[in-house]
Amino acid sequence: MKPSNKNGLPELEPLRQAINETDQKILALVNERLDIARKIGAIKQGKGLPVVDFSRERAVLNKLQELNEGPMPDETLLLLYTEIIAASRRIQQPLEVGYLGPKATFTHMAAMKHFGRSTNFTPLATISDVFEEVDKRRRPFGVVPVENSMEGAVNLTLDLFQESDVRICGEIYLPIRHDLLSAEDSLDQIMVVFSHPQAIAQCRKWLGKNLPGILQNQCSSTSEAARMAVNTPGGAAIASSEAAITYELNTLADNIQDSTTNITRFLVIGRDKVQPTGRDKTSLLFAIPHIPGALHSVLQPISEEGLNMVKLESRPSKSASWHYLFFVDLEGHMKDEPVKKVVDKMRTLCSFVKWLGSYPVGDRP
Ligand SMILES: C=C(O[C@@H]1C=C(C(=O)O)C=C[C@H]1O)C(=O)O
Repeated sequence: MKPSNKNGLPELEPLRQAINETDQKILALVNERLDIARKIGAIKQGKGLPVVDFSRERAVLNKLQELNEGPMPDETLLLLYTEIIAASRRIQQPLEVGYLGPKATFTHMAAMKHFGRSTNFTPLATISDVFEEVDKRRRPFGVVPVENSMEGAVNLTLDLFQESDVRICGEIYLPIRHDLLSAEDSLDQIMVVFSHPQAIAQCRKWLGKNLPGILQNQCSSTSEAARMAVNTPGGAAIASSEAAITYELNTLADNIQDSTTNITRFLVIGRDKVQPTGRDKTSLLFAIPHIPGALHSVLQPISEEGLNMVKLESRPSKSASWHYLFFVDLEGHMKDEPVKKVVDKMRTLCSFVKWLGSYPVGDRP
């Protein structure tokens, strides 16, 4: 008699056997990779070099994407390899990353997307706390939100760069998708909806259609809303899919935001410089003298060098009323000749120029 598996489909047997053998090879290879990473770690430690090298990580991911002929989608490749790289760092030294908490916020999700889950994440109460932890060398990296495609800049993050000496070493784009979570099983049991005011505003149409007239209760974060939903009979929260897992809530509806183009950009802050990857961005902060045409003359070298300016934002200066600071993002790395030239020129024209960092361009959803 032919061997049969639990489904009684004998033709699956050889294929399942082939999968078992493939898995054993994958397992052996991943462990081999970790052993190599451990050796690299020992050399880096001997030379006093940091464990994390974002430029090298990017090169590894780019090479694999280039080699990938499918059927594995690039998105899956990135997810798998982000975890393999996280494990390759962890075997050298556990990595400590602080983020704007609480747990299961979108900043937490962005941090996990970038660093992989095999990283030690600590939720911190405020954006200032994240900057301070990195500034005071209590943690090598932090993750903070910097702008949202619908709401604009996160001013506090921009302002903190005026005072802090942290360096930007990465950017993360995350689509903001809201779910309706509850300890109840169905929508008709819901009597109150909790969430952050911005999340409630972003789901206004869905709420009007599906939960008209229901009490809305504002919370300090979407995670706090999830916590309220756990403890309130008839309560539901608008929160992330991660919050459903963390707070063990049912997802009564997913993707309930009115716009499908709501994306938040986050920054990874640290203290080390990131080497060029070939697709980088440089962030600068500058102040200009109060004379006619000053901003124009500062920006002119950017176009003269053929550089792409991908962002320009102004903020009031903390030290003088009615004076402004400008944040500019350019395509390219500080080590690229055109960027260096532009910055040198800016230094002659501005009252102050601060290099906030050069880092790999993040993958846009
Ligand atoms: C293994 C290394 O350490 C870390 C892990 C990497 C990886 O898993 O490929 C790459 C760079 C470092 O962040 C290395 O420096 O090569």
